[in-house]
Amino acid sequence: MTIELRVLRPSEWDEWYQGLTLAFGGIPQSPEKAALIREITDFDRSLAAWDGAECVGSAGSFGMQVTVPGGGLAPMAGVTMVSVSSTHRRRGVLTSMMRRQLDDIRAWGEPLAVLTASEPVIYGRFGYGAAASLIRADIDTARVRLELPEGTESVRIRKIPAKDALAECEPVYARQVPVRPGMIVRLPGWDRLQYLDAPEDRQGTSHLQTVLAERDGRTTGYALFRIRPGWEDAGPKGRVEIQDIQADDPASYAALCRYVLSIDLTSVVSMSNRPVDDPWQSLISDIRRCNVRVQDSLHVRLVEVGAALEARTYRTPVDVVLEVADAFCPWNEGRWRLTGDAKGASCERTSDAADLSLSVRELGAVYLGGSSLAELAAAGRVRELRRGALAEASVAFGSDTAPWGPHDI
Ligand SMILES: CC(=O)SCCNC(=O)CCNC(=O)[C@H](O)C(C)(C)COP(=O)(O)OP(=O)(O)OC[C@H]1O[C@@H](n2cnc3c(N)ncnc32)[C@H](O)[C@@H]1OP(=O)(O)O
Repeated sequence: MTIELRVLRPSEWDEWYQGLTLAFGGIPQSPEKAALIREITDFDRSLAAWDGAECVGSAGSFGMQVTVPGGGLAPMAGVTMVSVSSTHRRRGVLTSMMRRQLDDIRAWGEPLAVLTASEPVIYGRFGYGAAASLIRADIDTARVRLELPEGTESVRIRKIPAKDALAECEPVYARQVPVRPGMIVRLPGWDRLQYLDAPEDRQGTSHLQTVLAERDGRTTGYALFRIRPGWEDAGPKGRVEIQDIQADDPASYAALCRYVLSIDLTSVVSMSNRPVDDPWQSLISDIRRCNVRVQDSLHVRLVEVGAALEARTYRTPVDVVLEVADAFCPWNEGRWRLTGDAKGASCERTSDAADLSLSVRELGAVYLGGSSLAELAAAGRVRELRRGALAEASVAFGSDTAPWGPHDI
């Protein structure tokens, strides 16, 4: 079998996209969603694998910017649209696409690659580390109370029509981007994707609904959700399925939570993707009634170790020599001296003795401050070679705010 890998041509998009959707189960895609995905596809950064005239693999990426610890933005490749035909699986097609893609990303000068994985087991072998978690929850609204912060009463909640949602909500989202590591600046088109409300995304629920939080006539937050109606003999049992909640301040956030927890004919608020430190958990009277589950969210790959470690800041001063292993991208291998603090950092090659030894995957896992070096050392994945270096670096790499990606890349 000879597989040819090449950059996607516009005339090949239909077949390429059909293969991609089939690999994810083949749910029919609405014309409006397919048209938008086509519009945002970055053809120069999209790869197609061909077995003769048949497209058997896809992998795309987008040139994006991500918030890193310290609040700055770093260039990243947002990796997505990865699939291999079920007739060609486990023959190395994905590996060849990952090889080509990481070489390209390096050539484009992007120090990081970031993705959300269909299965977390897939990408570790290519040097990606699980860098952020998300929580899912089902809040039993009859069994919990909210402890509301001062100022909640001065927030007004207002429903708005779908056509106004993007214009009202995106400025709130943009203000939240610098607040949390992992938040991604939405490219044109990616914003429209959030409000598209395609039929295949509803699956038995209502249309996407939007409410705004307002204070003194200004928009200070929003909630996007769908209602899944449900009935039992004992009465209504609908669910409020949250797509996103963002707010500028605690009172606006609490007012939005109060609203979604009190919609008539519903008894559960279901959250499928929230940060692990999402504040509703501190407002609620009984966390056991919320069935909170944790799952991996963003996976990060340092494409250029030096540039990536210089692109973020460090919570406390740090001066460590890292011995990095990277079998898939050997240009990263060797010793790097990282010096930095809350203002900035430098990371250069060195021949000095190493303080910590780890693979690029562990560096990816701690990059956004979601996992700690100490936690990975306890699992035997980081080795301390100079006494004290682990504690010093572990604290420095941390983040006060948990990293999180608000939606799939
Ligand atoms: C960022 C995103 O887009 S995530 C979406 C990923 N896509 C999907 O999940 C769609 C459905 N799945 C697929 O299309 C394919 O199974 C893929 C893309 C996950 C894997 O493609 P393949 O061409 O089969 O992978 P390839 O043959 O290169 O495998 C490389 C290695 O990864 C392993 N591997 C690949 N996929 C999986 C998996 N799902 N579970 C466990 N191991 C896997 C292989 O066993 C192989 O291991 P080895 O090197 O030790 O032999």
